[in-house]
Amino acid sequence: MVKVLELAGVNKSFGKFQALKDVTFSIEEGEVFGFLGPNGAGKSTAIRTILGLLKRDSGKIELMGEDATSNVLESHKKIAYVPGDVFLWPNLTGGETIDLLLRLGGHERSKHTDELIKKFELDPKKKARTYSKGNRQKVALIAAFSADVDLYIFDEPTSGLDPLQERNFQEEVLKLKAAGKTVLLSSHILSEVEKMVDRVAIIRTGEIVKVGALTEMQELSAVNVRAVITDSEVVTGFAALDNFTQQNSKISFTVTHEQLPSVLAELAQAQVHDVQITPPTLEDMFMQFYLDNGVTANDQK
Ligand SMILES: Nc1ncnc2c1ncn2[C@@H]1O[C@H](COP(=O)(O)OP(=O)(O)OP(=O)(O)O)[C@@H](O)[C@H]1O
Repeated sequence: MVKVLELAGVNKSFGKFQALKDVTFSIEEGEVFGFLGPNGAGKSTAIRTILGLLKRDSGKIELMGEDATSNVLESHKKIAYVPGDVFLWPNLTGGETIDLLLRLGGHERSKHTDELIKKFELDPKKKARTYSKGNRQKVALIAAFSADVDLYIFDEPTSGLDPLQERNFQEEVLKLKAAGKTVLLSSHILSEVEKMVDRVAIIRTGEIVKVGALTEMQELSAVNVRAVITDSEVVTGFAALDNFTQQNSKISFTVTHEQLPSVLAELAQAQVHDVQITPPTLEDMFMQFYLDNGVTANDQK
């Protein structure tokens, strides 16, 4: 397997504040890799360090087996990058900007570019200064999806997009995945990326707390169960479960994947009207990792 990107022991400080602490992970060819963490965790700093826009203090960053930052111009030809906040040249139109972004990376406008402009419903004739945040984001996304590169990096890519465009974005990422391309997707919202990613790294306060397959991580964490029952006497059987709450006939609690079958059997006896089982959120997963490490959530705040 080809390692497209490898970070090992990367540190970065802003003055006395250490924003990245020994950050280590790698992404293999063909993977869609989620880079997850709450606001301020260090995702953008890590990405900007990978791109050589910020200088790391120490550690290794390799792109396709070579130092990613010794020749930034060459590296940038291998990467398509969409930042969270896209700034464009105000006097160029969207169409001109897409052409320029493509040429800067050594790429050409193609039929696919025009298809993407249609798909994302961008008016390419308008000047960039008139675009909303979402439209500026679309311009950068269209240029990125038009480019044929080794690594696509999207930093909080859907923060300015409406649900329809968010779905278009997901479709295009899944197309890249089907074509064997490699993608790094950062987000602070697990549900935004979970349909696309294979593996994830979770970062908090500049430290990678976990790297692994998303499905494995979700299996380690508790699932949330909400149910509406008729036989409230049976409730006593559930009251001992974690995070149990009750409001009249509505109960909710969390259980592990192993507990789930027996709990569902008990719920069936309590004549369930409605049951909702939701997979763990990013925050649930954080909590689990901290509890596993004997640290309380409050210690982390
Ligand atoms: N140029 C800078 N100078 C000083 N501190 C910075 C600088 N850039 C980032 N930071 C700090 O580094 C930490 C990580 O910020 P970063 O933007 O990487 O987080 P993030 O995970 O991308 O979060 P968000 O989703 O909010 O963008 C934050 O505490 C931020 O205030």
